[in-house]
Amino acid sequence: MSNSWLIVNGRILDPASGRDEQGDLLIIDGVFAPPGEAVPPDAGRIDATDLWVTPGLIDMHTHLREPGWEYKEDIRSGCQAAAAGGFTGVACMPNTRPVNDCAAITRFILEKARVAAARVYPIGAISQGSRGELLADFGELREAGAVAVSDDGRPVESSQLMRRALEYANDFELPVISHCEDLGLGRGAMHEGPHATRLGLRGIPAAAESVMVFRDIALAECTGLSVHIAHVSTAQSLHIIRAAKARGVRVTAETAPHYFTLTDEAVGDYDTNAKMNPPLRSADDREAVRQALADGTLDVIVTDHAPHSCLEKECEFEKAANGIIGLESSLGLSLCLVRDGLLSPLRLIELMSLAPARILHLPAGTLAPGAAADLTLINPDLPYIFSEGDIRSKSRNTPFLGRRLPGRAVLTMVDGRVSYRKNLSSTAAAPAHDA
Ligand SMILES: NC(=O)N[C@@H](CC(=O)O)C(=O)O
Repeated sequence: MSNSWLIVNGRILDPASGRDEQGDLLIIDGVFAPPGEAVPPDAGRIDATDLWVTPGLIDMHTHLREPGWEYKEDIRSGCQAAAAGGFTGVACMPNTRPVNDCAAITRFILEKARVAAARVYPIGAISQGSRGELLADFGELREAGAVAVSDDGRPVESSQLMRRALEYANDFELPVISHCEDLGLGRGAMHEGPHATRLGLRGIPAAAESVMVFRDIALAECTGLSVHIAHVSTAQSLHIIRAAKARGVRVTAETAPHYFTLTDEAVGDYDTNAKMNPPLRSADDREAVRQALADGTLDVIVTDHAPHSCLEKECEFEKAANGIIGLESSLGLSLCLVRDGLLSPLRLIELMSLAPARILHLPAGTLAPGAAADLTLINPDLPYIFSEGDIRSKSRNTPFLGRRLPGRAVLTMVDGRVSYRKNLSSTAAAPAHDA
């Protein structure tokens, strides 16, 4: 099949060049063509009237679960979920079984991903087995194709080990992604506050996150090196990050749609689909996350796609696994921020494509001539009810089923090959509660 395309009459959004204009985009042999290039006779034609034409979305925080937890997700199903959500690339966290702390596992993931519907960028572990004792071999991980290191799912408790990780990773130009959690303070099931009290659940204070955010920023500052803070959920963390950025510390940070959409109230009557780590926070925290996306304190929207089977979720709240799926709902929930006037379309695409590509040093996130044609066509105004039929993941653990979302990806392309196309006749358009 040809992988040359002429996409006509779309709203072209390319944050790398600041371009936001109506126009056409030509792809020749899987690569974006320069302006004025002749259209090849075998090029397919796509009418993008009323659609956004954007660089392919990139999720820098996905759990693909393979190797080891294939009953929750595998590389194939996770990448299908990614394509359906408009993502052309996903960076997968190393908390698999075994942990991705060596070249063999990184290579295994990349080998499996060769036939998947999205590009896969493996993230290696900071410490061997993510046990927080000895550093993993970053040189070997980098050589095998890892794009960053993280012990996500667990904090690096030792400040000394974290300092060494920043220094060692810098030698290999590997970004360090930090899961910020003080385990002593973090022994609870949900956010500490009135809702936890009402439910009789032990709470996790906002400080469980922010004290470690402060530590990692202090380490970045004392070494002059960079650190990326994963899944930020609290106003206090954002104050710390904002102040650090203002004095020139090399810190970047991400959040996920559940933190700007929901609060701890969503736990309701012990709903385990509202249980994740970090937990859903207060209304003030949610507002702070929204403002931080608008003012640049937060750099990236990630999904933190964390699939779990019903076995791990249909149990007592305290015993239930942390995490929710997110690849298929992330764009729709993020489009709410544009609908609400908080973000421009260009800023949204920066948060979901260009910024993660830059932080991970990926040759992606742009529509520039010569770049591989990874692209997403988005209908920002196609309200629908998020339902099971929209899910490609093996798991169903999401609190967003039944929610009305304002728009979605209608076509995803990797290297000029269509990885997902929405059959619009099956789109449910029904009233329900707004996101
Ligand atoms: N984010 C989550 O709630 N869960 C993550 C791990 C983690 O970061 O705790 C998972 O892998 O399930």
